[in-house]
Order: sequence, then C-alpha cells, then structure tokens
Amino acid sequence: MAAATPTEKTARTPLMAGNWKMNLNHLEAIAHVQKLAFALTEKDHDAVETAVLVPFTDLRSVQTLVDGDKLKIKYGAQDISSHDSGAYTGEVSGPMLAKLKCTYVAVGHSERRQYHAETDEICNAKVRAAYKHGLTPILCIGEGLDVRKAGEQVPYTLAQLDGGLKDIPADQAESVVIAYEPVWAIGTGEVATPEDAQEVCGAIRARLAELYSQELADQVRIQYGGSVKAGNVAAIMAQPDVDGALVGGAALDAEEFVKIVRFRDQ
Ligand SMILES: O=C(CO)COP(=O)(O)O
Repeated sequence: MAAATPTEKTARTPLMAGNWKMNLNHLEAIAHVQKLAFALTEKDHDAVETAVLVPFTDLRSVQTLVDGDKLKIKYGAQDISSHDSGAYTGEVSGPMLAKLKCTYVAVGHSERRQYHAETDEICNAKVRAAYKHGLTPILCIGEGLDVRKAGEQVPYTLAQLDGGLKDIPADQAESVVIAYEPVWAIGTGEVATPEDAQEVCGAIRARLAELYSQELADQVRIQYGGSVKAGNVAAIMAQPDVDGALVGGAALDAEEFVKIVRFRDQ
C-alpha cells in the first residue's frame, strides 16, 4: 500500500497533545493551561489542534477554565474504565468523563500496558467505552526495545492496532487517533529517527486501509510519541504519515509545548 501523498496529509489537521502523565495538581493545571491560552493565537488554533491529557483530579479545573474563557484548547483523560458504573474501586467511567466534556481519552498507553497489565482485549473494551460515551480515543501502540532489536516493530505494532480496533465499526474508527509510541523512545531522550517514525506510521495507515478503506485511512490522524521536543518536532512532522505528536516530558513546560504546537516555525 502506498504511503499517503502530501495532498492527503494536508487534509488532516495536526494534533499536538500533551500527556501530562502523573504530573501537575489541579492548581498547577490551571496555571499551566492559562499559560498555554495566553501564548496560543488564533493562527495557532487554525493551523493545529492542541490538547492536554491531564490527571483525573485536574479535569474539573481544566473544564471550568476552558468553558469559562471559551478556550480552543481541547482536553481529556489518560485512561477510561471499560465499565459504565458499579463496584470498580479506583476507576473512572466514560459517563463521568463525558459529563466533564472531555474530547479525548488515551487508551492503552505503554505505561498502562506495562504497569497495569492492559492487554489488547482490555484496550479494545476501553475504545468501545470511549465511543459509547462520545469520547475520541487516542489508541497508543508501539514496540519495546527487544522487539525493535529483532526488527519486528511493524508486525508487533500492527497486531496491537488490530487488537485495539477489533470489531470497531468504520463510522467510529474514522475519528480514532492512533499514537505510535515506541516504548524505547519514551522518556529516554532516545527519539526515533523521522524514518523510523514514518516506517511504522505508514504501515499503520496501510493497515487501516486494509481493515476499513483507503478513504478512512487517509482521514485518521496518526501521532508519533517518544522524546518529542521543540528541537526535533519539525523533522518528525515532515514525514508524510505523521499527523501530530503525543508529548510527555516536554509538554510540562508550557513554553516548550507552544513551540511544539508551532512546529512549522522550528
Ligand atoms: O509517553 C509519551 C507520551 O504519551 C512520551 O513521553 P516523553 O515525551 O516524555 O518521551
């Protein structure tokens, strides 16, 4: 399957999402979003969609700020329960996230797969829960170092894609965001080369065309994540199948994150 042409790429609005992970309490969250709101211009918002994926305890504060000041910054959660309600201590449900007007929810981040034993089946149930409640899942997939060393990154990542999207109909999958995050590049400073990112992101798009249609595949945004910074974002974004970034550490610095949003100026 051929990679997307540049014309197709321009039809996809880039999505820069900051994954705060377990950082910034609700007061720090307010200060941080205010800094972003102050820095980002109409021109930025027209060119790039900007989102923050925040700890559950920050959501209400961020919602109040975004609603009150009519900000164009989108927000969401880092996880969702596969259940709607009930005796699931510690979990947060889709209806709760929808009530807080979340746009996005990350599903299957490698840290959840690794520390919370989330399988592709669980991720699939969470993708369903997101769609059931009107949230857009950002399905995170990507290989570890052992898989990369064995040269198996493409089949490994595509198997995670298949598992996460199993039986998800096209009218839902057309809005999914896929985040390709090679585990060996997360928080390590070890960024994948733009060619590494393109190899797997291109394969993801080709697989989406096989699973659904070329039209759907051309529409889906595929992000790269793993040690993205202002200094490397432009080269990664220049790849034909990379439509945005999922940013960890660098998203905790508002100025740096704004530079990432303005990747075309870097
Ligand atoms: O896991 C990530 C985003 O979800 C990437 O984290 P870093 O940008 O800190 O490497």
